[in-house]
Amino acid sequence: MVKSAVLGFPRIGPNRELKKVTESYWNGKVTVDDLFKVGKELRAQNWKLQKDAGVDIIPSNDFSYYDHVLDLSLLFNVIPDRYTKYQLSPIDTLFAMGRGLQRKATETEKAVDVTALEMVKWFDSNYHYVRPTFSHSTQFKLNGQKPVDEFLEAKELGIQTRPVLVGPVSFLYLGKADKDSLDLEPLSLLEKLLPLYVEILQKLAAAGATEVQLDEPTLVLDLPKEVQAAVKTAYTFLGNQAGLPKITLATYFGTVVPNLDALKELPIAGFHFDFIRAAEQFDDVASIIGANQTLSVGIVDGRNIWKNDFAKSSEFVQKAISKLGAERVIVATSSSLLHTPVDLNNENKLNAELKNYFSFATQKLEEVVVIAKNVSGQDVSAALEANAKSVAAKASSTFINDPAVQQRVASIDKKMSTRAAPFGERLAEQEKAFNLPLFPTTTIGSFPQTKDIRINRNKFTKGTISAEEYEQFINSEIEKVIRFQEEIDLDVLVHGEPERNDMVQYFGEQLKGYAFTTNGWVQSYGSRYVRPPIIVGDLSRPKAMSVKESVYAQSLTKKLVKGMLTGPITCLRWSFPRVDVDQKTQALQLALALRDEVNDLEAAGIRVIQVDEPAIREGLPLRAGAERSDYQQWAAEAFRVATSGVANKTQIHSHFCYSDLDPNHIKALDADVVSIEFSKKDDANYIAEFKDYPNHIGLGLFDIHSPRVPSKEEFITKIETILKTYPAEKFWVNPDCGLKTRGWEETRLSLTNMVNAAKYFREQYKK
Ligand code: MET
Ligand SMILES: [Zn+2]
Repeated sequence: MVKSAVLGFPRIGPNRELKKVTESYWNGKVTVDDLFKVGKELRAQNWKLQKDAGVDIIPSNDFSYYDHVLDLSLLFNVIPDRYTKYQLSPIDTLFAMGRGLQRKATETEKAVDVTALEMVKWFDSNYHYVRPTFSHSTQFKLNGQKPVDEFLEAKELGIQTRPVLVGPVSFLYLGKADKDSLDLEPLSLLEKLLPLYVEILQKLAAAGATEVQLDEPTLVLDLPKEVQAAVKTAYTFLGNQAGLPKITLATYFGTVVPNLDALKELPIAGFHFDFIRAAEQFDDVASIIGANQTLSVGIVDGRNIWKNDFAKSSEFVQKAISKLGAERVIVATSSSLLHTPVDLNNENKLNAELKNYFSFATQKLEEVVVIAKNVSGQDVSAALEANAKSVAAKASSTFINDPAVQQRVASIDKKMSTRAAPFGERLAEQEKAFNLPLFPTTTIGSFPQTKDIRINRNKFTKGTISAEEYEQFINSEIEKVIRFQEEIDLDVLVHGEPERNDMVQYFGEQLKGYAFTTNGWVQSYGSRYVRPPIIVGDLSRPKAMSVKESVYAQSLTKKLVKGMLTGPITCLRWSFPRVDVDQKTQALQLALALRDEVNDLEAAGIRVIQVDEPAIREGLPLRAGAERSDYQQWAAEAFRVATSGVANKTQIHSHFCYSDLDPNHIKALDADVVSIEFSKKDDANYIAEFKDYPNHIGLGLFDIHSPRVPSKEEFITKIETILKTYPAEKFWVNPDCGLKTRGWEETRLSLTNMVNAAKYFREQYKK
């Protein structure tokens, strides 16, 4: 009998129970016992769900109150002194490391003021983990025994689980040295760390665990030799310890083939590989499976929401069975299901036809079970038949296919993706038309999204105010933002985006080819969840999406108002994409829809148009090579298709944040002006990388994530530093990103200081 396995299940609860209780705990509204009670209920619920679905190998320790990588830092006592010194409880230490803590002194407690550890994207997903942060003073030791406790909790419910932990090499390699120990190489700590893995695995064995899953997703990256060697060292060491649970080493999100040598002849029980993302690795990885080792076949997509094709998947698993025999093959999710929404049955508004094509985490449990049964020769004909019908219906669905869009994509040519003249000529025309001062000031688009805005949006969605009333409200907000910007004397104004709930969803809702969930939440970090829209079919724009607001804003002022759109790559990356066509095609479809919008804005008199691409960096394939260079090529092409339909004198801006950006990558977009998140980087090498960037550029001068107000002098110092490398003629003055999460008061103060700093430099540079 072939077994089924799940690598991890969403921890947030079907109705975001975890978010609600953690935030209440942070606000002091519930006690720590209330918090733990909900956590315990969620874990029990998830295990039972999996057990009832018939899953054979059910994970434990996939639960976390914040982030499972952070849990491991706590477990191994990788806690910088700045957190331990307050002697907080373990859970409060966890939260302080995850999100920082600022607390005034009370009669019983000391004041606390500590910032969060660095948080970064988990590979190419939109999940963020908290970076393990090591220093010379790190004292490895076991701090509690969370994996054991949770294993026992499940056992008490009569459910045998397979505990999952991030493996030692990934834990170190994904971490970093703390500020006080910059010369420390985290990987050099492997020898000290391994005994702790042994200790916790021994405890698990003593508690009754027979197997564990150790996640080593770093194996899908381009790894230096020493990291490959560390994998060999670590698993040879762990595998040779007597009395530990059987170890399955799990990798996901790509191919391990370039690192395969590190996996050969390891004394462990088996491997898990992701065949959704890298089916082509099958022959290579199968060849290193030892005579007694198991192969867990990741064939149910942990990263997307499309229903599995049982016939195709079964065929794939059969290949493994004929090579290794049924008893050594496991049918599994490709990765943890953490990246998918919890339950499709919570969607009441979704179109029934579309619903029939989707599968969320709960549905994916049935999928691994059915495939496992099918390849074991059990009768699952009813499930197979229903599945085959749904697969066939999708292939010919009118929701999916739009021949007109397909033709239009096929007709994209070089001319469509190239501006009429090179940057120099465009700039001359723009300068003549705009007459902007040196050091022009602008913002990135959004202004504070006040409670009032959210209340009115909700009223409109619920139908308690009419479309006219809502439009009037939005217009009054736009007017407020325009007057404000005039008053503080910014040069290029924006309308403030009050009408937008989210920069992708707002456009997605107006495009044909998109579907939306009401409850399809996915954890992004801590208690922040997102609800990615789903690209279901060929994408097109039935009518203008943003023209009305921009035109209204421009009608209120003589200054330039910048139109504001979300770019094709960002729309794609922050959605669940289709899997029946490639991402390039979807990006180009979005690009064409946006091209129409850009052209309409221009025709309506908008002379500066910004197309935001904050997600362009995260789309970069994890490994160097053809796929990565292809991506760079088509991502840039999509942007240019969207923005090249305008006249030379129309100025195209773009904006990037959240990323370590390579200037060479954005050169190919050929935007006239780009703004880049910079306030947290602030290092001379990074500025130097932009030295030869040909077009104009604004390095974000203040952090919009913080309410802190930088003084005029601080802005001046910052600008001076950049001017050492970067010429004044190319210099734009702007914040890091949009101001939607800020309050009005700090926005007014910060922007006023920023504008005054720009004016100071204008005086300095007067001829
Ligand atoms: C994450 S990038 C955000 C850009 C958008 N125009 C804004 O100002 O909010
Ligand atoms: Zn941004």
